[in-house]
Amino acid sequence: MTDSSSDKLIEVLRKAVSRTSILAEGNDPELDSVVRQIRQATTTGIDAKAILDVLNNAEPLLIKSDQTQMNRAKQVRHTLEALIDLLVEQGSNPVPQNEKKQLEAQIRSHWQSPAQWPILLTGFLTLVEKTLHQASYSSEQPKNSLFKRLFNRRSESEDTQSNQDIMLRISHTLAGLMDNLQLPNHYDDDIADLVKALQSTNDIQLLPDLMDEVINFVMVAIGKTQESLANYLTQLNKQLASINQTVTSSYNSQKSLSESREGFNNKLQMQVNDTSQAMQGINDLDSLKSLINDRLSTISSTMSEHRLQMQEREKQANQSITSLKNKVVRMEKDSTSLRSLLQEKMALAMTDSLTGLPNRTAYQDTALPLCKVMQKTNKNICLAVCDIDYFKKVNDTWGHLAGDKVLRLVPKQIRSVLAKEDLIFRYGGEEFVIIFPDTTLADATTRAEAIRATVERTPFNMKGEPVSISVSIGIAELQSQEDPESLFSRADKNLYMAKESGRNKVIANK
Ligand SMILES: Nc1nc2c(ncn2[C@@H]2O[C@H](COP(=O)(O)OP(=O)(O)OP(=O)(O)O)[C@@H](O)[C@H]2O)c(=O)[nH]1
Repeated sequence: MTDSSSDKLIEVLRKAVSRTSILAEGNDPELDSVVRQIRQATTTGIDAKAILDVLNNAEPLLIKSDQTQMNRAKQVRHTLEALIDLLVEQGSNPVPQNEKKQLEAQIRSHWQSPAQWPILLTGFLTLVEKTLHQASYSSEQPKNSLFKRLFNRRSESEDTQSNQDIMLRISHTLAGLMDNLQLPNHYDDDIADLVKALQSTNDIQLLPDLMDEVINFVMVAIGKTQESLANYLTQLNKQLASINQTVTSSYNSQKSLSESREGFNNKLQMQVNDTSQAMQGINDLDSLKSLINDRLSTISSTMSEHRLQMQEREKQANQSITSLKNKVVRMEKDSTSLRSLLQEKMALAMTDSLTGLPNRTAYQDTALPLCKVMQKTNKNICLAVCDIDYFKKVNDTWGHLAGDKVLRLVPKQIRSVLAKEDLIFRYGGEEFVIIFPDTTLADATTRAEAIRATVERTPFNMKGEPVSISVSIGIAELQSQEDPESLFSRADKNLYMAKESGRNKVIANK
């Protein structure tokens, strides 16, 4: 391997590894340490074939792991939402509204984060507990485990038929979640047992233990995602170790080449010395002629033997340089596709999958810099929070799919009246945030009023029937020195007032 090819290869590999490590870092401390080891390994040397193989293997693994995680996250979110709906439907105990809204907001914010799933499930259990024991709930109760509290404060009279019904439906919903967790095969029997237990019980006393089991399995499922990434990185690390070996052996073969050149020089020198010594004992011309012929042919055969050896080595070196060049080209391509995969992943993380709109993360990334620029350049900027009215009723009456359809159509209506500089985000659930850059409060209010009127006029078709949908909107204008959180909170308060004053309203103030 020549120095320049080696340098180039090391450079490309460094890039590829550092890009790959962006995907892996921050997932878990163990992975971070593997990534650090990989970086150390790349400082000493590389074998292109090995790294190419491992990068090729990595790509489908990363894509698959991403898709699996997204599907699982959606399933967890739908399960949690269905569980809350079931709790509301049981009717005999009112669900505490504040806690319910808080949990729904947590679900909307964290459903894509596996580490939060157990917390969300536990949050649901807390809601069940508060719903079923609202009357007897007291902060003086000993702070036993959540499940114990749920257990112990249950009185006979509470063991109502409706509790049993709701338990039955909760069990079925949880069983659906378990079916979709995609755990390793050796968990099959345990999962089957748990699903069976869930489906065959209508005893609310068993909910805490069963829920505990479900949370454990959710944790295992999260671990599995990390595990596949960790496997990939461990493999990459092994390959890099073997790469070091290859470079060392390439160095050794170079060393043997220079040793053989030195051997050739010595041999030649010895033959010349021999010849000159032999010549000293000769005094007739014919003997001298024959000695010289003899020695010349020995020297010439040594030289051609050496030339052949050198040609063979040169051929091998050329072949290995060509193959190395090809590998470098392929690795460059590979690292480009890895980079675009990373860009796709980042775009995906910023996009709401249902509506295709930028999501809450994108909003958070955009709001602060945009507000700062507007404040610096003394321009107005307004923010509107827009919420679909009685959206739960749409879901309840027409089903979640119809609800999803409304969620896709409403932003299209909103877009149709916005200026092209205006930005719209799906903030969560049925809530959208609109930013009006370089716009006065009066103009933003006019546009918001146009949004309200357009949505109100649009007949949404549900299973052949036209259904009216409306939105409520709260607007606020950014003050000098104000931060985006405070702007949002003022707009949100106006939204609350719009809802309180009957919905299908726009409320704006300074
Ligand atoms: N179909 C569907 N429903 C969703 C989605 N995200 C949130 N929801 C539902 O949206 C509903 C929001 O209900 P609420 O917060 O009670 O609000 P609302 O019924 O619109 O009532 P107001 O806002 O007070 O007018 C809940 O039932 C959620 O389950 C989604 O992505 N798809």
